[in-house]
Amino acid sequence: MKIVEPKYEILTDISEGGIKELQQIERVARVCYKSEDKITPDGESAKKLVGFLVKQGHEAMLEHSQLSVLFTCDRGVANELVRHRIASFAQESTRYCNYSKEKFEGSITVVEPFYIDKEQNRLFYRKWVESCELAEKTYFLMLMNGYRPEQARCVLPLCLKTEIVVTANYREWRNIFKLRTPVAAHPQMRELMCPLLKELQSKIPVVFDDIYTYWPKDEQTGKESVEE
Ligand SMILES: NC(=O)C1=CN([C@@H]2O[C@H](COP(=O)(O)OP(=O)(O)OC[C@H]3O[C@@H](n4cnc5c(N)ncnc54)[C@H](OP(=O)(O)O)[C@@H]3O)[C@@H](O)[C@H]2O)C=CC1
Ligand SMILES: Nc1nc(=O)c2c([nH]1)NC[C@@H]1CN(c3ccc(C(=O)N[C@@H](CCC(=O)O)C(=O)O)cc3)CN21
Ligand SMILES: O=c1ccn([C@H]2C[C@H](O)[C@@H](COP(=O)(O)O)O2)c(=O)[nH]1
Repeated sequence: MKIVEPKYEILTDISEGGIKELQQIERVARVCYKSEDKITPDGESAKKLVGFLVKQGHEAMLEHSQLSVLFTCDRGVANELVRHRIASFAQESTRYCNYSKEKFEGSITVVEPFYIDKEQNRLFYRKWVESCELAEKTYFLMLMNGYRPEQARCVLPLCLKTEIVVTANYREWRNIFKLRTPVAAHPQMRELMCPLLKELQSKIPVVFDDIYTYWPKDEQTGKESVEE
């Protein structure tokens, strides 16, 4: 059995300073007011206009964009991600993947819950590992006895690793971040979404700047923090 940490990868190329992405939105938005003459090639006019649109709540213009992110997370987190209806998804399948095959090195992969501290909570960490190992053993036993992967999967845990690509426009990503970064969201959802938000804020100006979170000041995790 393999134990991994969750992670994300931004699949969409983002231009230097995020300027091309903003200019695309600017080009579209300026059609409304026929203000194309105000476009400056350095991207400054785009930053200003997109900043204005976000501030005023005219988010329809942000829909003229696309961003794909590949998440490696557990099945519980993935089940929450797929509730976002304006996004598109592609997900690793427990029906079509047979984890006993060589491609998977004959083992299942689970995502480590960061809140069970390996050192300070050894007992529960060991119990978590043992229960995953039992699930894996039963899964392989079922496969060996003629059950198909789509049937044997019934014993696999929610912490089973999955990969899921989420593609959405910036407006929907803003909605996702607003729902998935606050303290009320699931800690393992925040573990991915807070650093992703932070990275996007550093790569694409203006679009996500007004969304902030206090992570991990709520003591859910000891990792990096994001502030207002
Ligand atoms: N239980 C919990 O604690 C939490 C649950 N969730 C779940 O995650 C899911 C995703 O969140 P959600 O904000 O809905 O995001 P979505 O990404 O699915 O939708 C974004 C927005 O698009 C609009 N929209 C989407 N589909 C429709 C439709 N069929 N008809 C009309 N308008 C639509 C709504 O806008 P508008 O609001 O302007 O109408 C909605 O807020 C929800 O189902 C929610 O229950 C999310 C966070 C926490
Ligand atoms: N309810 C609502 N009201 C709006 O005004 C509005 C929406 N929704 N949805 C999105 C559109 C797009 N909008 C805008 C607003 C300004 C410019 C714009 O080009 N502004 C120029 C100045 C224009 C001029 O030459 O006077 C700028 O450089 O800021 C473009 C699109 C406003 N929009
Ligand atoms: O924070 C949440 C809580 C629930 N959901 C959605 C995801 C599922 O469709 C159901 C139940 O999910 P649980 O994670 O088992 O609570 O409700 C969500 O999207 N976000």
